[in-house]
Amino acid sequence: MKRGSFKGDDSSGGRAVPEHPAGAPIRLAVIGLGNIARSMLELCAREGSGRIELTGVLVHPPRAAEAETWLGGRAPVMTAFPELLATRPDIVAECAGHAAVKAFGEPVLAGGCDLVTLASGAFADREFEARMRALSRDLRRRILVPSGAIVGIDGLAAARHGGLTRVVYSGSKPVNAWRGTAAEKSVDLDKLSEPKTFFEGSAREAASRYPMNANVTATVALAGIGFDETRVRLIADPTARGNLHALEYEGSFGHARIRIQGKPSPTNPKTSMLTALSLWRTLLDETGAAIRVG
Ligand SMILES: NC(=O)C1=CN([C@@H]2O[C@H](COP(=O)(O)OP(=O)(O)OC[C@H]3O[C@@H](n4cnc5c(N)ncnc54)[C@H](O)[C@@H]3O)[C@@H](O)[C@H]2O)C=CC1
Ligand SMILES: O=C([O-])CC(=O)C(=O)O
Repeated sequence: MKRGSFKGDDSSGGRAVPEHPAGAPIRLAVIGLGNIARSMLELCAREGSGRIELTGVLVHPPRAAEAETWLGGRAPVMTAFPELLATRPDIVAECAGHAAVKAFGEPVLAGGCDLVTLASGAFADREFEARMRALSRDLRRRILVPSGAIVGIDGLAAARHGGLTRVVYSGSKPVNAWRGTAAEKSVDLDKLSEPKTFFEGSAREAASRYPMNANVTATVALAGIGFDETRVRLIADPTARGNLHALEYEGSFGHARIRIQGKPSPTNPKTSMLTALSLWRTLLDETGAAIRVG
């Protein structure tokens, strides 16, 4: 297993890194126990037997008792990050958002673990991205970003190698998904009677301003032509029934136009259901269960 890169980068420095023993379960630690983590852990309980060994789950101290009840003994609950690292996971799944990846991303890599994160928008911060890339390269620990709520990332990442000329993303969500976000400064959500574009700009601005709703723009940027070249539109739609992600990209390969109508998660209207499924798929791939024939 090659280590030390954002998924897709080639930065193996040639140093020896202990390999994960073939066939041994992956030791997984989780940060946060909200909507994504719980959905992923439910899948893990159904499909992860013999493949994934849960070493611990980090929660805020006031949530520890409820977390223990929910987990029912499947994994120890921790309230301090060093305790989580002490369980010696191979990989840490960050499921808690931008502040958590910024607080724990570097210590995770420094602690000898790979990191998988859906809070990809945190990398819109240039200095943080540079530090994480350098650490990943130097320590040969990987930072994996699942495709999350969007589809078409595989094609975009492939098309990049032939040269991309244009990447445009448009994200439309029901009004409820934008409550408690910076969108409320641009639009009166309660008075909307038709779809309203309240943001147009770069993926860098979108991912920074909307940390709970626009990580997909960062994932698109990382896979494609970067944070500043990726164009973004964000829309609040009072008539929408789900989260519509539209992605268009053009390059030497041709032209792709992709749309996904995602259902919001039952416990968090900001987050599409596909997000946790894609995290689980990424973790399964780590166990060697990639989609393959033979
Ligand atoms: N890449 C993508 O396609 C997507 C990415 N996301 C990202 O995933 C994040 C999580 O989404 P959900 O699970 O739906 O949110 P959520 O709000 O349901 O769960 C987050 C949980 O993390 C916990 N948490 C936060 N900081 C923590 C810390 N320092 N230590 C321990 N626990 C902590 C919170 O208490 C909460 O329970 C979002 O904030 C967003 O950044 C969300 C949707 C799509
Ligand atoms: O789940 C979604 O639809 C997208 C999302 O919240 C994000 O990109 O942060």
